[in-house]
Amino acid sequence: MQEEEVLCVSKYKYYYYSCSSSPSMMMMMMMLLMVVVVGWLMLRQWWWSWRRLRLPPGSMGWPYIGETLKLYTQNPNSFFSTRQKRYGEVFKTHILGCPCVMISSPEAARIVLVTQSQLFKPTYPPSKERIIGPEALFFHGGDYHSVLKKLVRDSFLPVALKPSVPALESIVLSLLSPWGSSDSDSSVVINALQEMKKFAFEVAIHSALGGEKAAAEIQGIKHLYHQLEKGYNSMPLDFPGTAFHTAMKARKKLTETLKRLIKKRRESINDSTDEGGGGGGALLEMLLQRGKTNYQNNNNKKKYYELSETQIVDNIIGVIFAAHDTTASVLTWVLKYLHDHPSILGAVLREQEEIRELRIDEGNRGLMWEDTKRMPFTTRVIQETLRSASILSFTFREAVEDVEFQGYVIPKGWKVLPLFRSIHHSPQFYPQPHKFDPSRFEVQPKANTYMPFGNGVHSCPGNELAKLEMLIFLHHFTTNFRWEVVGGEEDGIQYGPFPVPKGGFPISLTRRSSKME
Ligand code: HEM
Repeated sequence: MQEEEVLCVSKYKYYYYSCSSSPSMMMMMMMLLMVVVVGWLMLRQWWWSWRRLRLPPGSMGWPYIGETLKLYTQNPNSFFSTRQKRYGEVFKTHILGCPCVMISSPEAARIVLVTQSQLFKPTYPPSKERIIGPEALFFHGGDYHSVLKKLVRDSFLPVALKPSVPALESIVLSLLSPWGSSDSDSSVVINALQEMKKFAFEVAIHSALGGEKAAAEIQGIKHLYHQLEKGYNSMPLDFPGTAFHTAMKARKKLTETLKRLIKKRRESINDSTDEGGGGGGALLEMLLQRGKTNYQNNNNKKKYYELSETQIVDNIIGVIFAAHDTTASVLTWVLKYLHDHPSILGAVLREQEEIRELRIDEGNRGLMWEDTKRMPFTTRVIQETLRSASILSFTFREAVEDVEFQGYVIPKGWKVLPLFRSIHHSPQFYPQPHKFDPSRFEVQPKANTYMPFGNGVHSCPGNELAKLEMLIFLHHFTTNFRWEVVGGEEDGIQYGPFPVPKGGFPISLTRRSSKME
């Protein structure tokens, strides 16, 4: 063995010396490499043409930048629709340094996300994985993903969310209280997006960690999380002074704090004095108590999982991350659409006033789960907002092998982007797609044409929580406030990181002094 090692070392030395001493040898090796690569590409091309396959039509734009600038500077609707008109429902492009295939038909999206999902894995830039935590469920497939997905989904099912209505309502009320008392007619200016971010973040923290049980640690966790978040969209340069470096340092401290919290909770569970729940929906409780699971995998083999502390931490951070900017952006759009459509706002207000009167008649009680089921019109406003704003225009997958796809080939390693926005804005499925019309949801949308929460194995496990928190917020907000845009009626979109109304929708609020005013 030792002899072999010596031999290897001397062999490398030989190559090293001979290469460095002979540039022509270097050239020859590089040419050989090029011949092999070109040969392999030609062979692959020949194999595809023999099978009558070709790459989808489309333009790859400029070298390296591709069409990235066009995508992020144009209205996303026109970027997708011009290409779709020119090339059809499956077309190639090049964005963020990667060759991509974009797909805009419901059937093709279903193939990628549902029926052939094993051929298309989720894919994220490595820096984002480092910030959120590589064990978070977004980045995985297979058994590990299924176990985690079930735990996360179970903690956000209606039955788990029901007891959390009072806690969510009290988060709403404490957000609204600085915006004016009922006997004051002065107005206050807020930036809707920023306030909705605060609200959705409080809900996310509560749902992930439970309310009172994490009280001692929560301020520290919030502070560290905000530092971490600032690095998410920064350049991934990890040296002192950069936003990314500060975020990674905050992440390390956040991990330590969460691990301490996990230890404490484990001890209280072992003492059996704690039955879990935390006021409903606390994900951490679920991961600790049911993170040790025996389960049957697809091959009907029994497997046993016990989640490690790191796996729990990464998933807590991951869920907080997934839960708040998404919901905050959608809520900001709801406020914008209601402002722009007074008759729709009137109908929402009538529905919410009826519930408020009921609450007052029943001893001025708080909102209950059952009340949120008496809000069909407001629910349709949220559904239409999710369609119209389509804050996740698309998602990313990566072909794990060369995939034959509707007569084309998608080469291994290429990104595949199902275009939710194009499907939601197709006149074929949604007549007059640019019109904000909640009544279209009086009937169920056609299968696979409505995917604001994705589809298939990686679809959103938090959709019920998102809808519940929006309904609770809208009940108190619409019955208490009127709002006007500050600085004129400017339309436009900005990205933060999701598309939101320009400037984050600054509004001036005045208390409603009487009902239906
Ligand atoms: C209106 C707000 C929301 C929208 C529009 C939304 C949308 C989505 C979409 C489209 C996906 C699928 C992404 C893909 O297929 O690549 C997704 C995944 C996910 N969402 Fe949401 N989401 C929202 C709120 C939430 C909330 C409140 C939570 C947490 C409670 C949450 C947790 C997650 C998680 C953990 C995943 C990853 C699931 C997996 O990979 O299996 N989301 N979301």
